[in-house]
Amino acid sequence: MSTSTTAAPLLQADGIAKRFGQVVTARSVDFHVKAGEALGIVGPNGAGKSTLLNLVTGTLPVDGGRIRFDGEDVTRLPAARRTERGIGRTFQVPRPFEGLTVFENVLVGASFGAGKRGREANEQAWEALETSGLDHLANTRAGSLRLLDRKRLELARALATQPRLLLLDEIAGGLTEQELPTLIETIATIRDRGTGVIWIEHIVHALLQVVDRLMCLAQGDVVATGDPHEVMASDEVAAVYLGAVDSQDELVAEPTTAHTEEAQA
Ligand SMILES: Nc1ncnc2c1ncn2[C@@H]1O[C@H](COP(=O)(O)OP(=O)(O)OP(=O)(O)O)[C@@H](O)[C@H]1O
Repeated sequence: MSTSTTAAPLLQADGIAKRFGQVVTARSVDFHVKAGEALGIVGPNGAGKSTLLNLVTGTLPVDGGRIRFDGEDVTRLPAARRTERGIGRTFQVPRPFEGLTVFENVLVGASFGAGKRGREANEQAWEALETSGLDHLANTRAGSLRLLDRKRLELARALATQPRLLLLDEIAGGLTEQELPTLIETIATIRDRGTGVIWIEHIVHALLQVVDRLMCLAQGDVVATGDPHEVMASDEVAAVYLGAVDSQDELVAEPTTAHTEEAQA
């Protein structure tokens, strides 16, 4: 658990708005994260979760609202400048440089993300590899890694930029139940060292083992936010997920109905 949750927010996002044509991915979203705190984000597919991360990193511009990082207004700051300030991220689909070794991949993060050179970049890359539990595979070609190690590499590449805020986009996706505990432990360690973490994840039980607060998004609106277990138990969140299940059921139900009518005819 975080030890510094009474501190001022590291990241403060107010009234964040974003739309793609008719699709509203953020209506007026407020959230914050403190140093040493982990915020989880859940919500059905298409809720706007990844887009929200892209707005925080600066990969996409906001349509409205304000983002402050460590007291500075970064709303209009280019993505590279935000990385330099200490906002790092992993991507939903890891895309390492397949032909480079694991170490070389992480060195790229230390060099271009954190702006380190020479020995300092090397040390930073090693530290990121050790934290991610990937140091034993430093000389392996990234293209030959299994999924868990690709995820670890994704994490190490982000850590090599020395983030004070780490954004994780479905880092546990696709992993087996046996593979989850070490990854969960690693994320908790990073948080406990004082890094702010925002973690988007569909594997809710993994999320609940780490996050201090949870926010549920649906169609660009915050449905609930607060204590993780209370949020997951709330009627509002149940309705959102039930809605998603209902619409899937409808899709499944159509052919069944048609089949029954056919049989009766
Ligand atoms: N660059 C873009 N251009 C147009 N529409 C986009 C773009 N990025 C996202 N969208 C749309 O915005 C909506 C929200 O997408 P987003 O990826 O943020 O959702 P999500 O909550 O992360 O979903 P998932 O859990 O499936 O990853 C979707 O309808 C998506 O198609």
